[in-house]
Amino acid sequence: MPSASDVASHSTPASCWVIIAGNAYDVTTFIDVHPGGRDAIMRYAGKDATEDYESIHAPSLLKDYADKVINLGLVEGLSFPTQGGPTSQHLRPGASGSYDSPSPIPTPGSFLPLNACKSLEDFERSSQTTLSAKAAAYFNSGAESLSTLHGNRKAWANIRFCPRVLRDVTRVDMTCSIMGSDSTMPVFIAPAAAARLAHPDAELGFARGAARMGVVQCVCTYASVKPQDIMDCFQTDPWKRGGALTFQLYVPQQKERASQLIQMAKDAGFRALVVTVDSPVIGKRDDDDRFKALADSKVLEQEVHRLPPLPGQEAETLRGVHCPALIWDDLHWIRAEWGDNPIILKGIQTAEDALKATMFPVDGIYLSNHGGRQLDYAPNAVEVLLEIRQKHPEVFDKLEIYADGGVMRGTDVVKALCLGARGVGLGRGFLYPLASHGTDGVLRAIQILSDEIQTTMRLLGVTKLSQLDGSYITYGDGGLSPNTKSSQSKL
Ligand code: HEM
Ligand SMILES: Cc1cc2nc3c(=O)[nH]c(=O)nc-3n(C[C@H](O)[C@H](O)[C@H](O)COP(=O)(O)O)c2cc1C
Repeated sequence: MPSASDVASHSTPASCWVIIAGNAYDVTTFIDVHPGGRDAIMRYAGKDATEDYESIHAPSLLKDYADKVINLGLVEGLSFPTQGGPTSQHLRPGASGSYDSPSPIPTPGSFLPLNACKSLEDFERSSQTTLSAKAAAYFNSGAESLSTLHGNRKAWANIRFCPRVLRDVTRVDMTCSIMGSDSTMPVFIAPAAAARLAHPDAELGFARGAARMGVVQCVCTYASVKPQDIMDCFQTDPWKRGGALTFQLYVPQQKERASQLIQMAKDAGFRALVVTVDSPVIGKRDDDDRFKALADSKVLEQEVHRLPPLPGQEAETLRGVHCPALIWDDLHWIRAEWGDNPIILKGIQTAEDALKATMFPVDGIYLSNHGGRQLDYAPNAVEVLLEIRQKHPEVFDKLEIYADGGVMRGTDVVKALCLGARGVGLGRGFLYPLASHGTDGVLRAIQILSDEIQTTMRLLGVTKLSQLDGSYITYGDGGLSPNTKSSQSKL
């Protein structure tokens, strides 16, 4: 049985041990292949990494990597925290971190009680007082100059409505099908990693929201709760009234791991596979990287004499988490492994790729620039929807089209539908309510969006989603090209 001082004596890259949940692990051969980067582990070399590890990773992950992360057994005389409990990472209302929020978008405000949160922006401001400094850096950050991050929000504001009056709008129906499952509204919870960083309810808060409000949640590869536990929580929720869970797949560097993930998702009963294709490498997020660098200053002191890799030769390790060799033809084996349930490609960013997707065995595409976190100056979903309408309108009839990025209001959702999207995902729009109020925040956020979408529909003079088309909006000075909204569905 190793002691804490045994662990402390293994604190260099040549021999690195860490403690997680009371067990010592030898991670020496894992440091250089750790998907979250070398420094993330070296920060805890010889120390207890439980709090940071559990805020980001599902506990089962360590077993999956047993060949590289070697369990040396329980550490002598150590009492350890239970996974899932609140930690100092989750600062309570009013106790904001000492590090200023790096992204200019969220303005730190005061903590707002649940009943005072009237919009998703209220949750956003409130959450900046409850997020730890580390979590704020992770959730708020975007790629490089933040141009795409800011552009996402502005894009929706550039669209104006053309409302019709004197129509009977007593009853409004928002029900629809999202990725093959019934949904009470055209909104779903986008995949966002490491939700435990936001709140101890983590992805379970989203699962309860999906089950109780009848919407779809997309669970991500890097969920901080085991996917099977999220599914169990969803299915056994005592207040469940509908909803469905889909699984977001990042194809890992070793493709065989993708097969294991697909099999797990099938066995657990996820209804659709959302394959993220915009991340052959992780985007360069300066605010997040800077925050980590400040936390890593001790690690850097130890390694200051190492020469940086030669330009061009760092490619294998630089930002490498996913399979950079994934190509269109891989969709055939992914389809063969997954079976007949819907496959959606997440991260399509041009009309050209939207058209190409119609030639592969997928059911839908999901227009997304990853919340401005991947390629800086990437187009936003509004621009891509307009480009598809202009260049390849037939795509709307062949594939279901989903969209996300900067959506914070029901009006944004309705605008996306007028442009031809079937449903709209929210990443931060649900992360912030979770961070601010846990499960209750997620429920309230869904309720707010429902109210906003119905109000917008009534004020536009429509009562069914199928009535929304290009005639209800204008974009810029030129107006829109003729309505080409999908008339038939593949799902
Ligand atoms: C062995 C103990 C481990 C420790 C101490 C550890 C620690 C960390 C920390 C602190 C981060 C946050 C990044 C940062 O702040 O710089 C991180 C990120 C990450 N870790 Fe680990 N980790 C461990 C094992 C694993 C394993 C087995 C995997 C398997 C896939 C993994 C996958 C990831 C990924 C994908 C991220 C990036 C998450 C994101 O940015 O979305 N880690 N890790
Ligand atoms: C903190 C955070 C983590 C994310 N993690 C993932 C992920 O693991 N997989 C993925 O496909 N997309 C991920 N995304 C992107 C979201 O699925 C979605 O595309 C994006 O958040 C939409 O933009 P919005 O945050 O402005 O709504 C993440 C986004 C955020 C903000």
